[in-house]
Amino acid sequence: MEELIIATKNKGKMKDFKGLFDPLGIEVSSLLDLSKPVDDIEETGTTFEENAAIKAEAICEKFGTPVIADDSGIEIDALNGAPGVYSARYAGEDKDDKANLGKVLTEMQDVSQAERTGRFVCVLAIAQPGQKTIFKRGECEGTIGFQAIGKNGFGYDPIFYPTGSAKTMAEMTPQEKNQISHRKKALDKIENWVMQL
Ligand SMILES: O=c1[nH]c(=O)c2ncn([C@@H]3O[C@H](COP(=O)(O)OP(=O)(O)OP(=O)(O)O)[C@@H](O)[C@H]3O)c2[nH]1
Ligand SMILES: [Mg+2]
Repeated sequence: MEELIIATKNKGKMKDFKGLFDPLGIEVSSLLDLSKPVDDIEETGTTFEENAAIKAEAICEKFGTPVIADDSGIEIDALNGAPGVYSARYAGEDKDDKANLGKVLTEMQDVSQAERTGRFVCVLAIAQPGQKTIFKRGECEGTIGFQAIGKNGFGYDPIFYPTGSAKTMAEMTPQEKNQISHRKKALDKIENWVMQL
């Protein structure tokens, strides 16, 4: 397999995936790279697995090829696991990364350092014509900062300190993020499958 469709329209995720698949010699296309425009897929699930399946299966059916979808988000313990599956739309349907992160910082302003734990979660769904969808999960534990720091990455990266790191994920280089991220951990679990394509 030289080219694989990732059922996403998120440019930040896609940048991560390009860096992760490059060493495997696999070229990946997002839904924004395809010649035919693809309608937005409604994410009606309440779990990462359900939403990842909805995206992967819809695109697999449309194109008749194997497809990977990523459903991901940040779970914050002091917010009882929110934003979770609603991470992209936490501050509203227009999916504004800055507004989402601002909402979290406001909700967390009185939470002490010790209570600021959380994790990034990534569930990858692999859909193949005529086969059962496969799921793999990767998690990256860390703490939530008091302010946004760093220009790299996307989403909540500027407020997330992976455990053991003095830098936020947005201060890391793309290569550094891709060594430890939730996306990398999930992808490691499907590498054998991907190489067989
Ligand atoms: O700082 C971050 N670094 C990451 O590495 C990361 N991974 C996920 N997220 C957050 O979780 C949402 C996913 O929601 P999501 O899986 O529905 O994707 P999405 O709607 O953005 O795009 P699509 O793939 O569905 O087209 C994203 O928008 C982000 O807010 C991240 N934030
Ligand atoms: Mg989405």
